[in-house]
Amino acid sequence: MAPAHHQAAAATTVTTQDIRRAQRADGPATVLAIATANPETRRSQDEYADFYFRVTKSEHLPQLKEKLERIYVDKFYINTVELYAMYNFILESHYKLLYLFWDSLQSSNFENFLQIRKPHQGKKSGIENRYTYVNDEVMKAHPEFSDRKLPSLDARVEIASNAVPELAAAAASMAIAEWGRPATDITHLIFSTYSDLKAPSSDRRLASLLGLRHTVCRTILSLHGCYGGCRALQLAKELAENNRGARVLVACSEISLIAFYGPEEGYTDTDTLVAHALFGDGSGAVIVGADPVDAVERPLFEMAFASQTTVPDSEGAITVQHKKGGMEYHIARGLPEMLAGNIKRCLADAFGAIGVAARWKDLFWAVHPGGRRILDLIEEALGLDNGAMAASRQVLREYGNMSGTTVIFVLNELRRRFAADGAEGADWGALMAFGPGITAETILLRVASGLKGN
Ligand SMILES: CC(C)(COP(=O)(O)OP(=O)(O)OC[C@H]1O[C@@H](n2cnc3c(N)ncnc32)[C@H](O)[C@@H]1OP(=O)(O)O)[C@@H](O)C(=O)NCCC(=O)NCCSC(=O)/C=C/c1ccc(O)cc1
Repeated sequence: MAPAHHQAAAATTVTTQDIRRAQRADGPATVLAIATANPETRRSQDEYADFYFRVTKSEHLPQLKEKLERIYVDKFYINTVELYAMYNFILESHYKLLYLFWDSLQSSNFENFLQIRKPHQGKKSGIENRYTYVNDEVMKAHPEFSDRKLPSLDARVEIASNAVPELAAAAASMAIAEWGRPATDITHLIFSTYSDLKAPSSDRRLASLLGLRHTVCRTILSLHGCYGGCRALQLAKELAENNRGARVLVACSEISLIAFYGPEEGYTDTDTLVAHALFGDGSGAVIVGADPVDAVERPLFEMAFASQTTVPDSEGAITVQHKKGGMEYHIARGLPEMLAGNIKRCLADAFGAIGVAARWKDLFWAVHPGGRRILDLIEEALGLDNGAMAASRQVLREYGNMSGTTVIFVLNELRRRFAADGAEGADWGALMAFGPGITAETILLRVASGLKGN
């Protein structure tokens, strides 16, 4: 062992500034892989109200069922389109109509004939399908989930403690496979969920399921709701840029089981119906690291800057609370207007901080599709073309609002679109998500070389 005075001399030759400089990455944090997963049960919005009122034994509340359908069905649209189609159909070929009618009766195909009368549900919410952990089997095993006056939190938490990390593992293992390096090269794990309430939490379980190294630094984020995915990505950026060689796995996993229950009789504030009209289940995983290794890692998006804005006077606009019968939501009616009214300020906070003046029309957009009206109003407030939020709308249509996980689906959809057209179009973009607070998060992204090469 070296004498004490030699140790002291060695220590003075290296300053903490030197250590700090050596710790820092050279380049910006970069998205290196993205993957998503969903539970098996896929439910079309057309059948959701029937399913929901049946499994929660609420069929004696037809006025609430009608209200749920009103939230996501544009009846005026349905009627005019159908009437117009019928009118044309009859005009063009009333003989054909008669023949079809006769043929339908003969071949017991009458139901097909009636299809033209079926409502095109989902138009108003922008949602056509959702994936849900909750199905007939789950509700049969736990009839208490129907009625939030009954104590059911214990059972919900127990189920979620397995289902949430398992769903995350499905996405994360695909992200690791795409990344092309061993799972043991992951140095940090950030897990965001509102669905799991147990400790040790989903991050610990996910690390075991994936075989991550025992020194992986784990962080769990909870109750960030719809901005959880963006918060996790922002933290991943900090970790990747401040720890040379770090490779951060971001995992988000949500199953809305924690907040699945029937509507309350005489219940007037409709929060339950709005939540059940919009929310779906899914998981997403992203690997973030700086200074990609040539020929091994494929950089997809560079993360240039990240910011958070708290919207003034908005504390009560989105709230959640865990009760004995499950998690309760409140989503204020004016939320889309509130977000649209503050969107320019959030973007100015982000772009102003790096001294860049951006024209909104020149950017690509990865906005959390909290609901169709949110996307409509933001597009309008920023003067964007109708197609600017196409990736967000596509995810909303296919999966619904999966809370914090949804922006990862949107990022993946954007990546697909860029890969398909050789990354033509905007080079810079904004990823944005909103949640309780109201908290609005923004990450400025730039298309990276791995997408341009396609
Ligand atoms: C698809 C909607 C719901 C309806 O479309 P619309 O074009 O506005 O249609 P209408 O104006 O005809 O409204 C249809 C019905 O819905 C009702 N409605 C319309 N928003 C409402 C309303 N927030 N309340 C309660 N009734 C309403 C509205 O009053 C009306 O009822 P009625 O008059 O009886 O026909 C549309 O308003 C919309 O997209 N709204 C935005 C949805 C929204 O706020 N999304 C949630 C974002 S926040 C989030 O995602 C995070 C949640 C979270 C997750 C997990 C956490 O841990 C924490 C947080």
